[in-house]
Amino acid sequence: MSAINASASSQGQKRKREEKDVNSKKVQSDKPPASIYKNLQLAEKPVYKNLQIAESLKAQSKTKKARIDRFQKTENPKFKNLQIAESQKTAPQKARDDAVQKDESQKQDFRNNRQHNPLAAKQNRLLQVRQSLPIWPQATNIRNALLENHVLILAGETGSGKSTQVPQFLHTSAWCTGRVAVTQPRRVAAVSLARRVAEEMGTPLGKSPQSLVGYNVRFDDNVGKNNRIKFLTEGMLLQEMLRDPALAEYSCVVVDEVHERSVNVDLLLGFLRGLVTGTGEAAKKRKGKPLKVVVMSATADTEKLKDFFSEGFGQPPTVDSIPTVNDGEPVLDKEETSVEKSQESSVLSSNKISTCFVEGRMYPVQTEYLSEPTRDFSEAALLQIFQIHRKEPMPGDILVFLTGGDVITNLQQAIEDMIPNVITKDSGLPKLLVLPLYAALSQAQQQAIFSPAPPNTRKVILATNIAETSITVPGVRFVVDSGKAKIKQFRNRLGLDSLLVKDISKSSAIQRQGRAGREAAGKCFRLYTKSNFETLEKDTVPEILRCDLSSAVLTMKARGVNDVMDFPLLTRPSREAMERALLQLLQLDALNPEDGNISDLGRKIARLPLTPAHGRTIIAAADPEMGCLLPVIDIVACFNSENIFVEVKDQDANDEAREARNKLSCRQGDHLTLLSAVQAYASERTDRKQWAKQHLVSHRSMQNVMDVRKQLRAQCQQAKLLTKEELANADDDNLATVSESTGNNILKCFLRGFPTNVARLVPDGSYRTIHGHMAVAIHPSSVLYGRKLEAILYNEFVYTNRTYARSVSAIQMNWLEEIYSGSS
Ligand SMILES: Nc1ncnc2c1ncn2[C@@H]1O[C@H](COP(=O)(O)OP(=O)(O)OP(=O)(O)O)[C@@H](O)[C@H]1O
Repeated sequence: MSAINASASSQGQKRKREEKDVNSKKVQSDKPPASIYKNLQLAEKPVYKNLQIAESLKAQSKTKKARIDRFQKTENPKFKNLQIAESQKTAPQKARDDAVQKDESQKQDFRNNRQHNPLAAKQNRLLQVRQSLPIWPQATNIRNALLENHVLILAGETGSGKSTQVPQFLHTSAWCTGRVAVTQPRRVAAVSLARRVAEEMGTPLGKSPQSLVGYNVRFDDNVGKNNRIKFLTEGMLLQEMLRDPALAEYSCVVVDEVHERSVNVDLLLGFLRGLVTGTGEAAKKRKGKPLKVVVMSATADTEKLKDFFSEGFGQPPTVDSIPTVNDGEPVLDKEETSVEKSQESSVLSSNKISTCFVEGRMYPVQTEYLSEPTRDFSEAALLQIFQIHRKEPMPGDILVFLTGGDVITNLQQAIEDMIPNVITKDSGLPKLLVLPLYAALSQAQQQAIFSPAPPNTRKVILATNIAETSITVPGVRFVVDSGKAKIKQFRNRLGLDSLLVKDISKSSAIQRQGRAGREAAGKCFRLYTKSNFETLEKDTVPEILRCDLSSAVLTMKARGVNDVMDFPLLTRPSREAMERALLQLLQLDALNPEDGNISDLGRKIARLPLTPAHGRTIIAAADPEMGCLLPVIDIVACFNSENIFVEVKDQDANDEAREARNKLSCRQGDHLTLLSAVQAYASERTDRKQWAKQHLVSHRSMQNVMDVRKQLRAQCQQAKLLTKEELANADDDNLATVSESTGNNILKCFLRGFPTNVARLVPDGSYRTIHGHMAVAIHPSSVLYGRKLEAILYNEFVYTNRTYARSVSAIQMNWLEEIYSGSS
């Protein structure tokens, strides 16, 4: 109830704001269309405002001249009278008439432009939505906060407008001569926000010269040279720091959804603290050009963040808070320039940190709980979806939060099986369209959720927590929250990360609820009881405390941090965990054993968008002695996508599956089986979809694998691991057979990347890991299931009723000696 009341009061505030905004809307809508500013990026920022004015005047005088020319051509008698009248006017009268005419022609220009330029028309429509967002009246405060300070910590309710508006408020500030980077924890959010902000700014998205907004996510770089705002994942910004540790192309970095506390966000905050406080070598490379940092979230621990940055400035916290209520409009660019210019020097000398809280969300969300706990959240979700479909009006799409790809696929099947029984002709119910959303899907598949449903159809999106933050899925009014998520957890004894299904935190539950109520009032159905909710942890444990740190340590080392124990981190992992990561990197030859600094090989690994283990595998395969880079890329692409083999439960289909699978399977194990499937699919020229169906392979996953493969090949070429000629000769028709020796080399390369992922057969007929001596069985999905082999190499562990090794291949123990004797 209290959430609803809070929202209702914010509705009142919203109405007041709307009334207040009427005038500003007029001002804004009469501005020249965005197309006029297309060369904006070429000009220096302070010139921007003059440029706008100059451009609009130029446009007006051109129109006026064209009109007079037209009159002259048609010898319109009115024109002659006009000429006479013009010459007889007094100077002030003439100036007034000129002004009226200018205004008229400007309005006409704008109307014409709007008709011919759908981007400008949409921009104009969206302006009204923007002006009604709770954050809109805070624009001036937010801008001013960063005039004086280096850091702004901004908290605001979900849907208040942080992600879409803050970058737009900032990029026109006088200090903002470079770009604004906005980081997101996930690709799907980075891409969809970039698209939305481009629409709001009335420009195309990405590489077009007119585009002001782009994005850069793993395996997809869509950034144009004139972009002012760039959305990117935290991982991609860290990658950019390899090339440019000073982040010289940016004037501002907005770190969004900081509460998620991924390892990458923690590392990023550490590096950004160094840059804003001017400590370290990288900061000097900015040559005095200021960098502003905005840290945003709906649910972050702002006190902790403040202390973290204050400590970086080497002084006790000096915090200026921005009041939550503000009666100012966003300052116009022209006015702002002069204010900013006069204060620029104090900006550079000030070390203060500002905080801002934006109150109010767009629409209320009513939350409902189960009266009793459920044992099976998938079953409960199924019932809830159909209940919403029967009872709740259209339009109203449903977003369901589940744990992973497997659960989503099963629930999708269950819904589709139930549809013919529930949605009959007599029922009069609309159709249902089920769409999955999880990390391993390709970008195109992920973005499909944003397309509107066909007429008389309700969309049901089955998602993991990748839809939890930042995104607005148009049409969604109902959220169903299972209360569970797969969470990465490091297993000490195994020395490996694994994904475990766990309860979410309160903070996650609030984020999930926040996906409803973005375009209209919404409802959130929590598939747990109210008292369950009360027992949830406040926040999710930061990833840095629960995962393998080898990637993180390599990230630091590659960016010049030699003493990783001393690196500023919001939460410090245990010394033991750091040491374990250092040891692992030493085993991969990523560090020099003499001084622990990064080695040349380590630098190469760090440039690849992969884990150190997969990176090391790729480097080993590029060694001419091994000569198997292309096939290794294919297998790594599979490990970086969802399972390519369709899981079939039905017994008959299992036989069929086995038969089809047998055609592809290799006796050495799953790595080479994946390879043969990828290569057979790639060499299929007639109908890949049909081929996939016949072989019980997922066409969707394979498309994704092809995508990742292409990107990895390009990246290897960039890293000079692969020549242009080798790539040109990589004809899929010639790849179909892999000799035994090439097969062995491929497995040796994986062994180089995963030297501890090995188990050997012991006398009692079971397998024991060489690291930790743990009992492990080959997973039933493996082509080696039930086989007794000297030793096995595996890609990962899964836990069900026992510990299984998944993606397994047969190896010889003497290969390990070969590897440790220093080859490849
Ligand atoms: N793709 C979109 N389609 C329709 N409306 C959108 C879209 N993106 C944003 N909006 C509108 O803009 C509002 C603000 O979105 P924004 O992502 O900026 O909020 P936020 O404060 O960052 O939210 P969160 O903390 O949940 O990420 C949304 O509530 C919605 O009304």
